[in-house]
This record gives sequence, structure tokens and C-alpha cells, in this order.
Amino acid sequence: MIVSVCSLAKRSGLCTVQRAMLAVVFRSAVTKYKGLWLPSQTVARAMSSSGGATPPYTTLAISRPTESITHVELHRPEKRNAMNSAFWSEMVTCFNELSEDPECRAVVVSGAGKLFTAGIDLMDMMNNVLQPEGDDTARISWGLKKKIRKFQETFSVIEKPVVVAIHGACVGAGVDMITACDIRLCTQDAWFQVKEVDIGLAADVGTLQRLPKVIGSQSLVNELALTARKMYADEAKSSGLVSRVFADKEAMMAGALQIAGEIAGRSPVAVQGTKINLIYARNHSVADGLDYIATWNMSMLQTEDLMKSAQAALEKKSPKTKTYSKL
Ligand SMILES: CCC/C=C/C=C/C(=O)SCCNC(=O)CCNC(=O)[C@H](O)C(C)(C)COP(=O)(O)OP(=O)(O)OC[C@H]1O[C@@H](n2cnc3c(N)ncnc32)[C@H](O)[C@@H]1OP(=O)(O)O
Repeated sequence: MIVSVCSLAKRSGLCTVQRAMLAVVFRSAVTKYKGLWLPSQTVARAMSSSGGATPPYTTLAISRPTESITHVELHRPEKRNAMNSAFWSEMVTCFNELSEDPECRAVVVSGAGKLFTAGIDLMDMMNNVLQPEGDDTARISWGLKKKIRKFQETFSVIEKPVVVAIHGACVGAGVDMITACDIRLCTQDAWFQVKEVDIGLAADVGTLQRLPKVIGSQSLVNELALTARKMYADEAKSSGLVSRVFADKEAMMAGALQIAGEIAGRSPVAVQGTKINLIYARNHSVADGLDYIATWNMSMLQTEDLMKSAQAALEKKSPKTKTYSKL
């Protein structure tokens, strides 16, 4: 199909630059799905209608909309994707596997059913997570700290670029999770709630540390975290929590897939380096960040990807027109 569009453009008398631009625009509107070039909208629809969790997982449905994009769907729709003990360990296994998988160059995360996630599974939290284990206060505290660190790890292990697509609601630990993702999108009906104060605890899986870096206004972060008020899509956009708001889930999934495709089509050396250095810069001073990238790039600048991408730029083509080997 791509080939026929290109030859059509050639016959139409368009110049090389116009033809190249047309090809890029066309490519961003379609996605290769199971060997066929299909409209991104159609692939997004297929992504949103998964049957159930993917064994051995019980809370996640994993699919590959394209060779290089993995879709991870939170999948406990009947419990509003509440995060139970299985979820916390499955997420770590899943993201560790994706980190090791050279085929996977970008990840889309979304939620099945009515909403993105209702946060931690409250029944599980009361019956399992918070059950005291240990003979005295010191030992119980020691064990709890280990648990909290393990929960924190769940969202910190995400090494590949992650686009998260939020619809309906994103509550409590859901906010912790999305602040650890790279690109946040939502639907017009989405709302966000740092709910932890309402259940008697200070959020401890990343919101209090990452949200101030994400939305920039400490006053707004304080208000959200201290009052647990809901924040709706428009404010999420204006405050910078999300970068785009879509009319509905289908449009959002198509948008997420398109962004993931933009990332996955570029040099994995450049993409991974960018993600790692952005996170480093967030957590360190400018001086430390500059030193880190200099050390990083003293080896990474030797990649063949640089020549390929520069060649594409000279030819006035998208870097996505080149093939980059796995990382
Ligand atoms: C060391 C700990 C670190 C982590 C800390 C994390 C903290 C947090 O995440 S705080 C936030 C906790 N979450 C909540 O307080 C949200 C509770 N849920 C709701 O308010 C509503 O369910 C919601 C507005 C999200 C959706 O409402 P809707 O009317 O659409 O659904 P429901 O009829 O209420 O629920 C359907 C079934 O799902 C079960 N469920 C929903 N949320 C949870 C949850 N968080 N934990 C466990 N189960 C949940 C609900 O009980 C219904 O089940 P059933 O009755 O069997 O149909």
C-alpha cells in the first residue's frame, strides 16, 4: 500500500521533497498490524478489545500491535483494574521482560473496561499488604519497608519509553504509576485523584516525589495531595500532567499508537539514550546532567545509527525511513 501511494505520488508530478513528506504523513496515519498496513484507528480498536489477561499473567493483557510496540493493558475490569498483590509482582516481571526484549522499542499502557485504574486493591491492602509480619515493632517495620520498596520498584523498572493512555479515572496508585511514564494522554472524561490521604496514608509509591517534577506548580501538587480533590482532563492538560486530551478512548488509543510508532521508528540508541538522560536530568543538577550525557555520548556517538539518521536528514527524509538494528 505504501509502495502504491509512493508511485501514485510520483506519477502526480510532485517533487521529491513533497513525495517524501506525503509518505511520512501517510505512514503516520497507518500502522503495520499482523503484516498488513491498516489505518491506526482500526489497530487502536483492535487493541482496545482484548479478551482477557494473558497467561501466565492474571492482571495484564499483553499484545503486539506492531513488531516493535508492546501494548500492556491493565486487565481486571470487573474490579476497575484495582492493583492487587498479583498485579504488583506481574508488572515487575512484565517490564523487566520488556526491558530485556530488543524487539520492543516502545510501550503503550492502558486500562481495560470502564476506567484506567481505581488504584490499590483496598481489600488486598487490608488483608495482605498491611498484615503485620514479625515478632516486634522493629521487625514489623523492617518488613513493611521492604514491601513499600518493592511496590515502588514496580513503577521504577520501566526502562523502555512508555506512552500511558488514561480514560475514565486514575486513582491513588494509578497516579503514582502514570507519573513514572514518559508521555501521558487522556480522554475528555478522565479524572485524576491523589486519593491516599482519604484512606489514611501518605502516598508512597512515587506521586509525592514525581508529581512536582511533572506539573511544575508545587501549590497545585500540595492542594491535590492534601485534599484528594479530583482533577479533570482540562486541568490535567493545562497543568501539564497530560500532553494531549482526546474525545474518546478509540481516538486516544490511535493517538498513543501513533506516538509509540514515532518513537519505535527512530534509532533505539538515540531513543534509549534520550529517555535515560531525561530521567537523570530530572533527578540531578544541570551540571551533573551535562557531565552524565558527556560520558554517555562518548561511547554512544560511535553508533552507526548517527550516520544513518544524518543521511536521512540530508536527504530530507524522516529518520523513520532508515532501518536500525536492535539494541
Ligand atoms: C504500601 C501501599 C502503597 C500503595 C498505596 C496506594 C494507595 C491508593 O491507591 S489510594 C486509592 C484507593 N482507591 C480508592 O479509594 C478507589 C475506590 N473505588 C472507587 O472509588 C470506585 O470504585 C471508582 C470511582 C473507582 C469506580 O466506581 P464504579 O461505580 O465505576 O465502580 P464500583 O461499583 O465502585 O466498583 C466495581 C467493583 O470494583 C471494586 N473496586 C473498585 N475499586 C476498588 C479498589 N480500589 N479496591 C478493591 N476493589 C475495588 C468494587 O468493590 C466493585 O466490586 P464488586 O462489588 O465485587 O462488583
